[in-house]
Amino acid sequence: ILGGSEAQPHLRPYMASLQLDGQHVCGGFLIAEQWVLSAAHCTEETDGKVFQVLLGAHSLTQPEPHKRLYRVRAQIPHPGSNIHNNKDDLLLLQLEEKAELNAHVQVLPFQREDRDVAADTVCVVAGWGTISHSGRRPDKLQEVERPVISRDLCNERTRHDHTITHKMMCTDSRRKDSCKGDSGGPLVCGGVAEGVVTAGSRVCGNYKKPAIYTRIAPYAAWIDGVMAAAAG
Ligand SMILES: CC(C)CC(=O)Nc1cccc(-c2cccc(CN)c2)c1
Repeated sequence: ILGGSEAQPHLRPYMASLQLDGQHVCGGFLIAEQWVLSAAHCTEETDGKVFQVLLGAHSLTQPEPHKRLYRVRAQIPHPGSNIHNNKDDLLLLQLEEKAELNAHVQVLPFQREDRDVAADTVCVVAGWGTISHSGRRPDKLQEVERPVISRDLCNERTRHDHTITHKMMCTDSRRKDSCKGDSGGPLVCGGVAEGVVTAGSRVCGNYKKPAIYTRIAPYAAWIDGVMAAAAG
């Protein structure tokens, strides 16, 4: 997160850190007791390894009550996701067991009504992604408020040049922005997850490259289907 600030500890108890060998790779969030939603492109550099999911954390390194690392039983990328574009950039992770819910570990509801969030709506994005252009990584969860911008503005030739589909949304990225390692985290508007951070042009803090999020509502049926099928 560029230009943000340290989050209030455990006020975002749905936040997950997707880790490999104890290293934070991407964000995610708890959508059900045994399920975390994140971004498919986070598996790009994992060489087939399976993530572990850290829940209940504020600091990535310090011992904290209710902080716990969960094994992942299954990682399910959306079938339409691919490395060439940001389409269908969602990843569902089934935890080995149900997460123990408490003050520090809670589910975040996601938007199920497929209607665009109005431009200028101020939403919040949080994560343990880089906090400087030099790539400095934070120990504690960061957050930043960002206004939604219209798809038409985001699709202008000098911005994302008509690549933003109706299943994506954008926020202004002037100075304050999501960045590397924030992928997979939720864009929260009015207490509901409306989008999932995607890397987009892999540029941060440049107003000519607004932040891109995968809208969740268009994928509600896919999410429900995967969870129902795995429940058996
Ligand atoms: C395997 C993955 C971690 C590779 C990856 O995602 N790289 C990467 C590099 C630079 C910026 C970003 C990035 C992420 C989220 C939002 C934004 C821009 N708002 C950029 C992402």
